[in-house]
Amino acid sequence: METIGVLMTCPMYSYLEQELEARFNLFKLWQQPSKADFLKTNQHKIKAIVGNTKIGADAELIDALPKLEFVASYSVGLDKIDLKKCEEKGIRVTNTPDVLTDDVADLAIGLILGVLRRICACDGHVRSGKWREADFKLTTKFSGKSVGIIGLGRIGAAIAKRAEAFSCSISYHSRSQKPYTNYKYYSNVIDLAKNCQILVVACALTEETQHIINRDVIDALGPKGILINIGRGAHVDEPELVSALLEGRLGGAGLDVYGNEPEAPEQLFGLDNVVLLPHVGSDTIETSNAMADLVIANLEAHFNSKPLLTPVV
Ligand SMILES: O=CC(=O)O
Repeated sequence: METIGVLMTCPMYSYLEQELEARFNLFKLWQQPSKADFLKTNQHKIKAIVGNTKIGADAELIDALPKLEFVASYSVGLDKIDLKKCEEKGIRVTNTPDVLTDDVADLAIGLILGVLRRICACDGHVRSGKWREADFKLTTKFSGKSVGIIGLGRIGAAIAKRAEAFSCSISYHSRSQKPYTNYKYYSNVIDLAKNCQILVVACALTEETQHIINRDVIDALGPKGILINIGRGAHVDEPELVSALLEGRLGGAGLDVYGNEPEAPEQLFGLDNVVLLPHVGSDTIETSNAMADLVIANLEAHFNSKPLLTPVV
């Protein structure tokens, strides 16, 4: 395996980097002074790409590597990989589902509690000494609220299960109704938003789900409604979200993802009904180790002609 060229697109987790380095001929794209020169010189050596949510494998990179057989994403989301091109060229693709479901679902609940109970603002109240002057204002209860989930896949279902433990009623929107659940189904996102108090985006980013949260959905959720996004920034029309929050047309938001990461809208920094996280849904030591192990296991399976563990293409 040491002779097989594997290209990492950007810095990821040091353990993954070490494990790849120990097994393969690892190239680090971000360390190359000229990406174009590097690709020209090494195009015939690279058989696999390891990408993530920042840099995956777009058409340009895939086309630059004539010997490419395999793309392993250190992420569950596949929106940074040109899947169609991979399919056309017979390039296999894997991601890291399941192992990160609990962490992302846990964090979605954390965001809901963070927004409703103003946990970050409460923390600031103690640290700034303001508690000595006054008690913190009253906040909003989570238990028993109605939760709408967009995307009832692995992560959406895990969020629903957790919210049920908070005695919440659950409804959802997805491409089609799921036969295995009694949660109320809405074929239309606006109807879902009208009928829930907390709306959680948990679907994959595709052409159809881009800006699935637009002005109409935000208005349907309303001034007491809360939006939680643990999907992708592009699920939300961000300028619309920002103006709705600034104008008080939306009750609050908990965001782990943004349209232009690592930037987040500065206009929101002063709002205590907004909790902003730096895209850390799956970023625990336990889950990162499991994701890295899965990337390695898929690469080894591919190059040993064994069945892939988590194939996408
Ligand atoms: O955003 C995280 C992932 O797709 O794994």
